[in-house]
Amino acid sequence: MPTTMQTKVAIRDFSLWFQHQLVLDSIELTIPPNQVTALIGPSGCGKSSLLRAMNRMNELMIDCRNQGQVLLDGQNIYQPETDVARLRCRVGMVFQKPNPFPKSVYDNVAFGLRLQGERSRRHLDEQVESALKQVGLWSEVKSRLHQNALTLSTGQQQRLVIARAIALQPEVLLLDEPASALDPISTLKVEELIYELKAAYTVVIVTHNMQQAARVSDYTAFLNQGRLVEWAATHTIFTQPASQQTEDYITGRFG
Ligand SMILES: Nc1ncnc2c1ncn2[C@@H]1O[C@H](COP(=O)(O)OP(=O)(O)OP(=O)(O)O)[C@@H](O)[C@H]1O
Repeated sequence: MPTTMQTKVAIRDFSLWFQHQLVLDSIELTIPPNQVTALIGPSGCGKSSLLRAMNRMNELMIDCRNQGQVLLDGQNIYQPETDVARLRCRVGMVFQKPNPFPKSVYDNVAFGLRLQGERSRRHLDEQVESALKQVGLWSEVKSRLHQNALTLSTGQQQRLVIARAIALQPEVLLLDEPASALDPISTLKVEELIYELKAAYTVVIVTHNMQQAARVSDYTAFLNQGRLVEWAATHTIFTQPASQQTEDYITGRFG
């Protein structure tokens, strides 16, 4: 990696345990700003745990302990004075299965803004429209903003929850297998969206799909059994991996 590389999130000697199980082992990873970084590796290798380490979501699980640092713009998010609610606004997250609230399309996108105290209807309208436009959903839903979000298709629901996350203007967007529950057309739309989002956000995506990692990401990190085996520009990982383990994984020999 170039030593001059810019850093949005720096993971430094970070380890994580669930009960007595070491799930992440001394991870060192740099996430550059306004790029898409993909986390790949076999099931159970720790991808989601590493993603959740970036906005302290693991600590919602019982009996979880960590060591080391995750620096966001140089500040360790694990220091005791961190405002965790504010951190999770700065570092938003979207999960595998679309999880809109059983509220209207509009209220889903406005939800976090209202929680933050936004009361002006005009501002809310502008921000809801802007977030829905950014995810390419505005033309599809503008006439049904007050319908229940659960009436949207699964693909539309996933773009809606991405809109809900970006309405809060996060700096980093964590996507945990965001397209795995979607049909091929919706997957393509979400992939195109991810590619566009990096202009405004730093994106980290967990995916099982090698083609997807190759299509959407600029950098790829390969994990195996809680260790970071290697990370590099996506093109390098897929054409000249440094490690035999990476090569075996991306060519389908295991995982
Ligand atoms: N809440 C939890 N409590 C206890 N162990 C957990 C918890 N969540 C994950 N683990 C364990 O941590 C390890 C890493 O899990 P993680 O979900 O991060 O892997 P992953 O690479 O994302 O897997 P997958 O690709 O199957 O989603 C696994 O052994 C898993 O069983």
